[in-house]
Amino acid sequence: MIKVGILGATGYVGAELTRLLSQHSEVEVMFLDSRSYASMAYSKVYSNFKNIVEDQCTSVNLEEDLENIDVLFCALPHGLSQKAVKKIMEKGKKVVDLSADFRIKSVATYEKWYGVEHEAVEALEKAVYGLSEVYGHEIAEADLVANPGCYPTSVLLPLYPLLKEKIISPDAVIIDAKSGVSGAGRTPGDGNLFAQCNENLKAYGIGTHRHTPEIEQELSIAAGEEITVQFTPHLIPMTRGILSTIYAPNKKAVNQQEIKEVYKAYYHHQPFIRLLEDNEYPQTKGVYASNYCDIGLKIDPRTNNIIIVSAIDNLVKGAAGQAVQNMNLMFGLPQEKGLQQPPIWP
Ligand SMILES: NC(=O)C1=CN([C@@H]2O[C@H](COP(=O)(O)OP(=O)(O)OC[C@H]3O[C@@H](n4cnc5c(N)ncnc54)[C@H](OP(=O)(O)O)[C@@H]3O)[C@@H](O)[C@H]2O)C=CC1
Ligand SMILES: CC(=O)N[C@@H](CCC(=O)OP(=O)(O)O)C(=O)O
Repeated sequence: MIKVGILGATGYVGAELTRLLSQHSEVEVMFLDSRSYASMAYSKVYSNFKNIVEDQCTSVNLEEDLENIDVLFCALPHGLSQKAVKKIMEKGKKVVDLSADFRIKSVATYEKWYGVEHEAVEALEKAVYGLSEVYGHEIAEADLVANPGCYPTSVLLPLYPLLKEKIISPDAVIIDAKSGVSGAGRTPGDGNLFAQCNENLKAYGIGTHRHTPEIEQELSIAAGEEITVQFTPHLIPMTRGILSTIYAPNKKAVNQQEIKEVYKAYYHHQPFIRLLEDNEYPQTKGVYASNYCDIGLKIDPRTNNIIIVSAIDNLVKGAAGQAVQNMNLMFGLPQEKGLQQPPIWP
C-alpha cells in the first residue's frame, strides 16, 4: 500500500483528493491535515463522507509527522505551499503539489505574476510539470510533481500536439475559457458569493490572469519558440467544470481528418483523452466528476481558423484527479488506477 498524507484536506481540492484516494485500492490515507478543523471528524466537515471517511482531521507538524508516509499531496494556497514542500523534500518524501508554486520554471516570472517571493528555489529546480499525458516518463522518475493549473490543463492538452506539429500559428492563439465557481476554492470571497455568481456571467483577469505564464511556458516548449497567448477566463454560474474554446490560424492548411490523426498519434494510448466525432463538441456535463478531457474541433474555411473546444472537471482532471494520476505514474501503477468512475450525468 502507498501511504499518503493530504495537506489542506478540507479545501475543495483536498476533499476531492480524499474522495478519490479513499476508493483507491493501493492507497492508505494516513492523515487529513487541517488547521481550522483539527480534531474534528472529517465526516463532520463534509457530511457526504459519513460512514466512509470517519478519520479525524489533524494539524500536521511537518517536522515530526511525516515518518509514516510515502507521498504527500499538498493542496494549500499558493505561497504557503512552497514553504511546506521545502520541508517535505528535506525529509526525503515524494510530493505532488497542487498549488502554482512549482509550475513556473522562471523564478522572476513566478514572482512577477504571483506577487510573492520564491523561497524554495532548490526544490523548484527539481520539480516536474505534472501534465500526465505529456510528461509521463519524467513524472515516473520525479520526487516533486507540480500539478498543472485547471485552466492550463484544459488548454495545453488540446494545443500541445498542434503546436508540436506546427499545424497552428504560434503568434495568434486566442483562448476563451469558462470555469465553475469551485475553481475559486472554499475560502469565501467577494467573487464566489451566491448572489453575485448566480445568474451572472463575467470575464475577469483579462491579460493579467496568473495562469497566462503557465500556459505560455508549456506552449513555448511545445512550439520550440516563445509564445504569447490571449487568455480570457470567465466565471460561470455552475459548481464544477471548465470549457475552453480556442481559436488558432490553420497555418499548414490541414483538413479536419489530418488534425484528428495527429491527436490520435499523440493520445491513442491515453485513457483520459476523448476525441469527439465531427460536429460533436465537448460539454462540461460530459466530464462531470471524472478525470476525462474531452476535445472537439472544427475548421472554419471562411476564416481559416481551427476552433478547438475542450472540457474538463476543474476539481478532477484540473486538480485532484490528475494528481492521483501522477501519483500512479510515480509509483509504477497503471495511470488510470482509482480514476475510472464514469462522469455523472445529469
Ligand atoms: N479549486 C480548483 O479548481 C483548483 C485549485 N487548485 C489549487 O489547489 C490548492 C487548493 O485549492 P482549493 O482547495 O480550491 O482551496 P480552498 O480555499 O478550498 O482550500 C485551501 C485549504 O488550505 C488550508 N489552509 C492552510 N493554511 C491556510 C491559509 N493560511 N489560508 C487559507 N487556507 C489555508 C485551508 O484548510 P484549513 O483551514 O482547514 O487548514 C483551506 O481549506 C490551491 O493552491 C489552488 O490554487 C488547483 C487546481 C484547481
Ligand atoms: C473560478 C476561479 O476563480 N478560478 C481560479 C483558478 C483556479 C485555481 O485554483 O488556480 P490553480 O489551478 O492555479 O491553483 C482563478 O481564476 O484564480
